[in-house]
Amino acid sequence: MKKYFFIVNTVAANGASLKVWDKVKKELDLQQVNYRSFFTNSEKHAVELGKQIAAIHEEQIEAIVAVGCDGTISEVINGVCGSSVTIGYIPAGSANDFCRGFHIPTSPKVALRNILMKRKSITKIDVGRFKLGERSKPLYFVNSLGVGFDAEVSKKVNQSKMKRYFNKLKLGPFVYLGAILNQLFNYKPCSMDVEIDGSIHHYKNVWFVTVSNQRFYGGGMRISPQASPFDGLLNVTVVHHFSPFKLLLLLGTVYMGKHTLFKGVDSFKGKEIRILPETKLPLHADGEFIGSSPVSISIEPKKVRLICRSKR
Ligand SMILES: Nc1ncnc2c1ncn2[C@@H]1O[C@H](COP(=O)(O)OP(=O)(O)OP(=O)(O)O)[C@@H](O)[C@H]1O
Repeated sequence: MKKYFFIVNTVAANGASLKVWDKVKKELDLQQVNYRSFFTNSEKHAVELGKQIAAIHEEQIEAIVAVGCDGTISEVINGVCGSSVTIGYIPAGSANDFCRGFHIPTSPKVALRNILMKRKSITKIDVGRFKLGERSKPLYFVNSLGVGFDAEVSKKVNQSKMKRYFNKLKLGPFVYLGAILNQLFNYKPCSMDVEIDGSIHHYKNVWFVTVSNQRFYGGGMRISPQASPFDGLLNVTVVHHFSPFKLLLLLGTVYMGKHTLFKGVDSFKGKEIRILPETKLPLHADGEFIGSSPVSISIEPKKVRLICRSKR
């Protein structure tokens, strides 16, 4: 008989994921669902757990379900990418860009119900694949990958001791705002080449480049309003030649997806992308700092089976 395998991040959203898990467990026991649970004990442990479960138990898997925030589902997908297992997600956090982009309910109870439903909707989703150097092994992102200012902001937020306290008070977005304001006046835009399907675009004064698999990032910002994780394409947004004050204005409009109307915001679609800045710049994948440029990115269409709705 097939089972659900739950991977629970023990520290996501300051441990709120464990409270979510308690409720999920009660419901699973009540409904006499056949399941096993696994708990993370370190960074990136969810990648290993996903990989091992998919390898050892592939025949018995109904679905592998990540319980945590965007970083947790991203790690589980990195672990199982390439296998044929079905993935589910129960959100425990505040940012919820994965839920927004993949039409997954933000309520853990409703998300669980959808996962357990007999006629659940399994959709094959695209994922982004990236390599930091010729010899490095490929990794994957589900939401977006960013180079420059936004990666520097992610790095600062993840290092910030304030994040934990603000998250407790459900004021997590203010930590982002603080880091953004700080970087606005400290970050130095630079020149870079952005290669999209063989065409090279030369830029000066670039603040950041974001490669999106779906529309949202940074806790609800519609950075790439046209992006879809079901179209076999990646969307590239280049923000260049802005003053810090104009960038602040842009941040006010990005929640509505209206920033693309500004001169200095260029949008492209493509399958193979290389980002080559003149100096080493920080990178984030799905909001987690992952290293430095240059980076090569490609789309892996319909790579992962996810319990979600492909349309609203
Ligand atoms: N036991 C653990 N100890 C330390 N880090 C862990 C552990 N388990 C998972 N992690 C790390 O936690 C991060 C998962 O972050 P995730 O986005 O799910 O939560 P979050 O950062 O608290 O969410 P948010 O801030 O969006 O609400 C990953 O970087 C992962 O490697």
